Amino acid sequence: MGVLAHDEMDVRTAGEDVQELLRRTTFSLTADGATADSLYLYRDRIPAALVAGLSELTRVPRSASGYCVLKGILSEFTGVAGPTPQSWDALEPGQTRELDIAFAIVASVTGRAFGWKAQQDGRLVHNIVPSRASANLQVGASSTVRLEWHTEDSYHPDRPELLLLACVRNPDRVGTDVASIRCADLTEEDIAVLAAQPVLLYPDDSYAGSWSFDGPDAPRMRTVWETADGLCMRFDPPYTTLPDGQPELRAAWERLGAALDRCATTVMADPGDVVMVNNDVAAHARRPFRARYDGTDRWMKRILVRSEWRRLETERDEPGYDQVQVGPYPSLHAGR
Ligand SMILES: O=C(O)CCC(=O)C(=O)O
Ligand SMILES: [Fe+2]
Repeated sequence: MGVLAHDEMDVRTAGEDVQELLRRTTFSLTADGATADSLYLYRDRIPAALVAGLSELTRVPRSASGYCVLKGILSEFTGVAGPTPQSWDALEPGQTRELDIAFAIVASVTGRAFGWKAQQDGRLVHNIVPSRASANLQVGASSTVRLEWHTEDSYHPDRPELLLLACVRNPDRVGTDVASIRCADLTEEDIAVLAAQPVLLYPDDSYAGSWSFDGPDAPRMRTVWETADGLCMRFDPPYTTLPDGQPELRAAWERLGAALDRCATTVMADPGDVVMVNNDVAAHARRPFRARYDGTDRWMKRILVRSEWRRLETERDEPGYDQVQVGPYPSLHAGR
């Protein structure tokens, strides 16, 4: 990995009024029986002033870096999260109910939040914690291996445009690496090859057992494409098959990985921070770390969000390995 310095850090802090409204709304929704997964049924109970305050704060990161940090936005809720579970589903009932609701409110202002039926039981809020069974895999629950560059759910045409990661605890200060296609130093020739010659992306190991190949005639996927506001990317090397007999594609695709290494930033999230990644612009990765499995491990929460479609029309024909979404739920923000 190359130099990690960056000059375009986009850190946003909510005003005390927004924090207080988020706190009050979350506790009142909890008292009325809401959960993150049923939040969409309670949308009338979310004050317009909270939506307005969060809307400004959560505008899509359009900077070349492709990410921003909402500093401490959930810190009221992370202090009481309890021990880190040893797998995504090993929480006590209601253990992080308030935190999940508050995070779902923030996410639902950015766009249409959703889950995948075949991933973490279709839940809206994912738990990203190290688990023994996944320690060596290329999934969020790994620890002993580097989690390689990927844009989230690259295999699917309806993948999230936004990825929100909330830090519950991070005692060993393990960052999330982020690298933008708009900062990558690729040649015009490499970009042209990656835009023209498609590859085959397939679902990652967190979808194990829920899919089979779409068939030999299924559409292949383009790695980069141009939009009105700049270049976009779809990239997941561990879950990609490159076509035979296209050495120039392989070379450009490998140079993309190296270019992302060179322009990477490590985003260090503290408890209560939310990292918002523009999933069409930036890939993310994570270095290996030591898991203890004793309730003190690093713990992130994750919500996937649909936003503005800025993708190739040809993507709409992809079958997406028959993966089914839960939601997307309506956005709390009328324009998103
Ligand atoms: O743990 C992290 O920082 C990121 C893991 C990841 O790739 C994800 O949750 O999508
Ligand atoms: Fe990821």
